[in-house]
Order: sequence, then C-alpha cells, then structure tokens
Amino acid sequence: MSDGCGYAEARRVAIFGGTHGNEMSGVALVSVWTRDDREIRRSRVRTEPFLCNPRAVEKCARYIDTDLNRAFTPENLSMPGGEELPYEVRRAKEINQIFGPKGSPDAYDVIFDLHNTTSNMGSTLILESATDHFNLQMVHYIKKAMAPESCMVLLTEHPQLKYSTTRSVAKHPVGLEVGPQPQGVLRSNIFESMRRIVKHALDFIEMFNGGVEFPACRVEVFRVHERVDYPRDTNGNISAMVHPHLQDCDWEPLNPGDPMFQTFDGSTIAYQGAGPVYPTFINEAAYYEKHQAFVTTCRETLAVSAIRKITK
Ligand SMILES: CC(=O)N[C@@H](CC(=O)O)C(=O)O
Ligand SMILES: [Zn+2]
Repeated sequence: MSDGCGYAEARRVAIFGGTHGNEMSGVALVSVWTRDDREIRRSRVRTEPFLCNPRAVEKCARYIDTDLNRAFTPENLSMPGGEELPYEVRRAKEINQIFGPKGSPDAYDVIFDLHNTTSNMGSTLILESATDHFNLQMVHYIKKAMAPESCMVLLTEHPQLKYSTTRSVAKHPVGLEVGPQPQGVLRSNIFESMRRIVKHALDFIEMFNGGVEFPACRVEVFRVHERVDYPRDTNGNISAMVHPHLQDCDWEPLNPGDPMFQTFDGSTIAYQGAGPVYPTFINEAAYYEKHQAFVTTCRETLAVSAIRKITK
C-alpha cells in the first residue's frame, strides 16, 4: 500500500478480565460473556473471554504472589520449572502458551485487557507502541464512537517505565482502564462504559476484516513521562497525601508551582517541573506498594497512517 500500512486480518481476539483479581468490571464482564458470548460474537473474528488470575479473583486480591501484569518478561517466560515458582509466574507461562508465544507469528492478534482504577481517569485506552497504526486507528475509531463521553489514550512506551503486561503476548495489545471504582466494588456506570468500549473495538475489527479502509488521521495521546512517589520520612513512611487541588484532576494540566501534596500538618508541596504535565493514575490504590502517587504524561498528537487489510 503506497499511502498507508497493510495489516493482516485480526482473526483471533481475546478479552482478558481479572488480570487483577480485585478489579471487578473486567471480572464481571468476562463471567457474563463466558456464560453467553452472543454480545461479543462477530462474523469475521473469533473472540474469547478469559479470566487471567482465577486465584486472585477468588480472594478478591490484586494478586497472590506477584503482580501478573508485570510478569511477562522474557526471563519469566523462558524460565524452566514449575511448582516452586510464584503462582503468577506459572500463570504467565500458561497464558503465554495459550495466547502467545509473545513475539511469535502464532500469537493472538488482539488482546483487550480489562482493568479498573481507583483514580478519576474516566475511560482510558492504554497503548504500548506509538508505531502500531492498527491500534492507533482502533483507538481513533473508539474515541469517535464514544463521544461525547471522553476516552483518553495513555501511551506507556518509555525506555525505563514500560512494564511487561499480560496483554503484551498479543500482536496488538490494548489495555482498558476505567475508573473511578474502588477495589472489590462494581459500579454500573463504570461497567457499562467498559462494555461499550469493547463493543466499539470489536465493531472496528469486524469492519477492518471486512475490507473497510481507514484513512490517515490524527489521535491525541498522553505519553508516560515520569513516576512521582509520595513524600516519605526517613523510615520510608508516607509523610504527605495527594493535595485536594490535584485529587481527582487526572488529565488536567499541572503547572510549575501548582499544589501537588499536602503534609499531615497541613503544608503544601508544589510541583517543581519545567512546564505543564498531565498527571494520571492520581492516588491509585494499587500503586502505594509501587511507590507511585501518580504518573506525569505529556500530551502529543500522533499522525496515524491509513490502514487496510493485506489480501494474500
Ligand atoms: C490500576 C492498574 O492495575 N493499572 C494497570 C495499568 C495497565 O494495565 O497498564 C497496571 O498497573 O497494571
Ligand atoms: Zn489492573
């Protein structure tokens, strides 16, 4: 194709829920679709719902031994052995066998991995590559279909901060992060937003497989810039909270001098960066253990190539 990119049909798609066992929308949707998959069926693509971490779901915990969504490293996936490994490492190897192998031609085409956040992020699509024009066209389609409801795009491509996700076994990995929703809780509005995004995503794949060409476009993304930890005392304990002016303000610009943290005695710690950044995952419950109060991002507009399916 001279003026764009050709991609193979996306014939095998999986929808992952319960990568984190206490993020209930994905757990509930996968269980609904496992009982009756008519809603996610399309004529030109096979879509399978899959529960990634059943033991964590049973306990309603993020994980049993270690975070599954960090476990898909080349070291873990190539490691021999069994019973003595942490549960999630064993599970990662199984998932890689079923849906991968990661990086191989046999891997699934698309994996949607359903997550919830305690942060006020709204609906967010998470992409791992700025050069995957199939995924960029898909998120462009979803954003338009979701309007006027917003759907943000977080790009996690970063030399140090990228992590080895469950969905990364697919050729086209897509994370869905919808919040705010407390851990272990189902909220109908969050559940329904997630369900709508999956519907639009599958409609896009069906159209693509049917031969629809998607013209060049532009898409606004927020690229991960820096992790910011809570202020800590000499014992390593947190000594301040997210400032009320920042709390719930995911995706809004944070300018130099803006309040960022509030100490327990009431004083303000301001942001000292060079220019505006866009914080997200603000005060995410699961990130206290990761020493992350929020992540800053930079807003970018990506030029997306036209795409159409390769016909052999
Ligand atoms: C709150 C949460 O679990 N967020 C996900 C984000 C992602 O899937 O990229 C994670 O840290 O694994
Ligand atoms: Zn999660």
